[in-house]
Amino acid sequence: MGSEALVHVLLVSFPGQGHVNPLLRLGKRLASKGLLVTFTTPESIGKAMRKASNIGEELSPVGDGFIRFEFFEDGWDEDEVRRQDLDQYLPQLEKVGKVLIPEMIRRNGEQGRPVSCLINNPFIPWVSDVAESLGLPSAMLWVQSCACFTAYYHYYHGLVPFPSETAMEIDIQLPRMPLLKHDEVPSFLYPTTPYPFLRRAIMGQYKNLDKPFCILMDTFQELEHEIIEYMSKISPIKTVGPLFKNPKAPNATVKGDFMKADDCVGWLDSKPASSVVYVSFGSVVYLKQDQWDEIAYGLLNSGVNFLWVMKPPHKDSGYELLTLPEGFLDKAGDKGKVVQWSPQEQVLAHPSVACFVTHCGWNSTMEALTSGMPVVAFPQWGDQVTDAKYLVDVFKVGVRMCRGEAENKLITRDVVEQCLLEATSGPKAEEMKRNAMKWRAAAEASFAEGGSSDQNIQAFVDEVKRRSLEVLAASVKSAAKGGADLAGKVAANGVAELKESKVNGELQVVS
Ligand SMILES: O=c1cc(-c2ccc(O)cc2)oc2cc(O[C@@H]3O[C@H](CO)[C@@H](O)[C@H](O)[C@H]3O)cc(O)c12
Ligand SMILES: O=c1ccn([C@@H]2O[C@H](COP(=O)(O)OP(=O)(O)O)[C@@H](O)[C@H]2O)c(=O)[nH]1
Repeated sequence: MGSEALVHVLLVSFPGQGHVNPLLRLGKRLASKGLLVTFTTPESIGKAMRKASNIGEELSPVGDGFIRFEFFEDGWDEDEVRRQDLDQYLPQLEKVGKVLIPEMIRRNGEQGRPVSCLINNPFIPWVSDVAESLGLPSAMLWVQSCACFTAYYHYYHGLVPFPSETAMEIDIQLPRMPLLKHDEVPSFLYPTTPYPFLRRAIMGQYKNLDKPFCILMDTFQELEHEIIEYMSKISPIKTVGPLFKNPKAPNATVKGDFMKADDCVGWLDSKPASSVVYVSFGSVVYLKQDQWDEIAYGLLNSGVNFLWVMKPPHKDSGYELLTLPEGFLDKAGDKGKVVQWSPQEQVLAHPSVACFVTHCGWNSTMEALTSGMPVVAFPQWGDQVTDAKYLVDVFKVGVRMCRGEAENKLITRDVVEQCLLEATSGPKAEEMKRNAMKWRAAAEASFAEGGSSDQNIQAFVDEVKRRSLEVLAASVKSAAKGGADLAGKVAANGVAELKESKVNGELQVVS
């Protein structure tokens, strides 16, 4: 079957690594079930993705379908520093995207690929407005836990008291969730957050929450059973995680890394089983120099093997380049390896790795659970502090090393060493590993054919296909009426496409 006859969905991503990864993984899942998927994000990131990853101009086959990329200009010069300031960048993306995404949709229609559905991730909620204005269905991929989704929901609607200027240190009880201490709710909700623009971005998504017909989530039934059941009654959520495995197309090479991963698998191969601690704080968290030094000495003093990701800061971020203590690499010798960016999925799946010191971003959390990997939780802000609570107290796969950036506490080398030892040897380490392996099995069952997430993806694909017929039927009607609006133009091209498909006998549509 050619790609022309497939139902086409357009994925629009916020240009952050922790957002591109899950949306692209979703794209591969949808493609593997027979859809044509176009992935788009601003060209500033497109450029980095093309350079670092296996992305070309052409269509890539994935399972029964295809994935392709188109990027859009955000209207700013290549070296514009304001991209690092989301307070300015998010409105700019909205202004430009509201013009360029409809143009992209129209162009695709003209080229015989009418778009049937738009899918976005958080921070760019205006994508659902674009869909609505063109008469297209839309969905949103939530890229954090269902617990965090619930916390933001209750905050947005004022359903329970949250920490406030006058009562900062209150505990928060949300339905079907463990009691959260004040510093365990997503930290963007603290009145004192240094990132109020991220709170505004997320609240913007909640303001638009009635527009997507479906909210997809990178989590799975068995992991967050009760809260998923509760929120399903309120919002049209469908769990489709863990997205990072694709059973139908395990060898699909399309990846969305912004930086080329350094080679470290050969080094891991040379180490004994369960002997290496993997340390990474994701793509945006940047620690202070004194904290970095304490971690360095903690690693050395504990005597463990370690693989440590030390990514360079963005040149316009305002962060000073971190350095390692003098003589650190010599002292570590062959016990340690420091890289700028790792192939994290492969690292977490490697038998030499014993545990993962993580900032608890949701992608890292899902990847660890799905790989059966115990963690040492080092959350900083946002959903990370809530994820850390779940990893340690609910999923029981982690040791807590800190409570978050808001505590403003230096974690000393002794504490680092003690946590590393606790997570790598002794009864606690064994128990965490057993629990992690249970989550791995549950995750695998959920994405295997017929599992909860697989069923939800299939139901979503079926629904998109069903709605695509409605979109075409509606557009045939409005084209017949001579409607010259944008949706009409898209539709008119859809009709041409439709006839072709009919000839092929691959799509049957009533007009
Ligand atoms: O590209 C990003 C840029 C920024 C940012 C930009 C400028 C600032 O002064 C502060 C933050 O925040 C981000 C936060 C993000 O949240 C990350 O998003 C994941 C999925 O929501 C979570 O699970 C992680 O915990 C969380 O770090 C992701 C980004 O790409 C970005
Ligand atoms: O050295 C690294 C560090 C991170 N990642 C990937 O980058 C994403 C980070 O997302 P997460 O939600 O964990 O954190 P964020 O970067 O958004 O804070 C995850 O998919 C990781 O697998 C990676 O491939 N190599």
